[in-house]
Amino acid sequence: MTNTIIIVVAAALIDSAGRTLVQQRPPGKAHAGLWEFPGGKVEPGERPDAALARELAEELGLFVEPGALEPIGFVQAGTPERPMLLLLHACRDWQGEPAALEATALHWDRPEALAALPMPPADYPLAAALARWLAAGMPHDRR
Ligand SMILES: Nc1nc2c([nH]c(=O)n2[C@@H]2O[C@H](COP(=O)(O)OP(=O)(O)OP(=O)(O)O)[C@@H](O)[C@H]2O)c(=O)[nH]1
Repeated sequence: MTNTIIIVVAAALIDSAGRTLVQQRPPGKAHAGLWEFPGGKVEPGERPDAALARELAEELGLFVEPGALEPIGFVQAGTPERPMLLLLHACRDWQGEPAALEATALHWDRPEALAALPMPPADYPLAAALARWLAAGMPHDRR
């Protein structure tokens, strides 16, 4: 029997200075102490964009419209026994001030600088995709 793929949604919140928010995973969890994009697993029957809006509310206390989440890229992760697919979205519009409700700490950094942080393995290609995506210009940046 094959294992069901776990879908994980994650967000690159981008501020007006072009920096992205990462959070540090708390002790006692997989990847404890590593820096990750806010997000989490999609629950059965849940839309991925709604799942990410829910996670951003739970983890950071933010209100985000699912329509404000723009797909950037994806990466396969996990193990053969526990395969995962991580879907990274950009978000520039949110309401509220990010608070570390579940993480140990929050950190804003330039996307190109994220790779210098200790992150889960899947996050390095996601950070690279984010940097490329921003360098290419988001559709509403094009004039
Ligand atoms: N939110 C998030 N999760 C990530 C990232 N990179 C990455 O490998 N993951 C993994 O994707 C899964 C996300 O699920 P979760 O946030 O609900 O994790 P959790 O610790 O509550 O659940 P778990 O302990 O069952 O894994 C975790 O296994 C986490 O390690 C990332 O950038 N953001």
